[in-house]
Amino acid sequence: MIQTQNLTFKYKNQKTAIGFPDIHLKENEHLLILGKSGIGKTTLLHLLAGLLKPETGNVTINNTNINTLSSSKLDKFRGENVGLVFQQKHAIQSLSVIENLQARLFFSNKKENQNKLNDLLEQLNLTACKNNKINQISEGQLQRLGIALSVVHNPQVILADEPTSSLDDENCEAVINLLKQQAEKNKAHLIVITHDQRIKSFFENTMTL
Ligand SMILES: Nc1ncnc2c1ncn2[C@@H]1O[C@H](COP(=O)(O)OP(=O)(O)OP(=O)(O)O)[C@@H](O)[C@H]1O
Repeated sequence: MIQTQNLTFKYKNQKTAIGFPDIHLKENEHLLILGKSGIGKTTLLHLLAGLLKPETGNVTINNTNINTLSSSKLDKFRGENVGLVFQQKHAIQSLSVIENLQARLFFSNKKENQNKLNDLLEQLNLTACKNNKINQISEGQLQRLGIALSVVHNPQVILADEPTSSLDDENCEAVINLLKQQAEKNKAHLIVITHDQRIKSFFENTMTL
């Protein structure tokens, strides 16, 4: 379950706070958040991940009000329960594909299971390049690694920031299907923010900011 109440946020140089509609997702529900540039989509995603602290309101993930946690407990909670797919790809260049996934598990305090790792690599079509360093993989492989990194630790919530904005129609559909498949496999909520209208039809729940 993920729920927000009366969320607002104000950057230091802003006069008025940005307000956000309440979110209430029950088990196995996903959400697409749409909105024009500058409206506050990334800000909302960062509030949901606990990367920003709201001016008012709170975010509850599976009965934990994340805004009551100390910063070290919040870091731990995020590491264990949240998977983030960023626009910029965040992989450690000096490590191989598989080593990046192993490092993600290590930092999430989750045990490594070789069979599960191999399954994930297989599902995301990364087996052939699993021992390649990051500068030896293609853009598409790097994007799929971004998805693998966001789900390898079985998070309860997967948050994706504009995962399809630079993709053609075919890859756009493939990426959304991969995210949904991974969310369903992990029984996780998937929340995608975007201004890409093409992905509207893939979601039952949509919210426009
Ligand atoms: N670090 C910051 N400091 C001050 N203002 C910011 C900061 N980040 C964003 N803003 C402002 O807050 C508002 C919301 O920004 P946000 O990045 O959440 O929008 P967005 O909907 O994700 O935009 P886009 O679709 O262009 O990425 C914008 O007016 C932006 O200029």
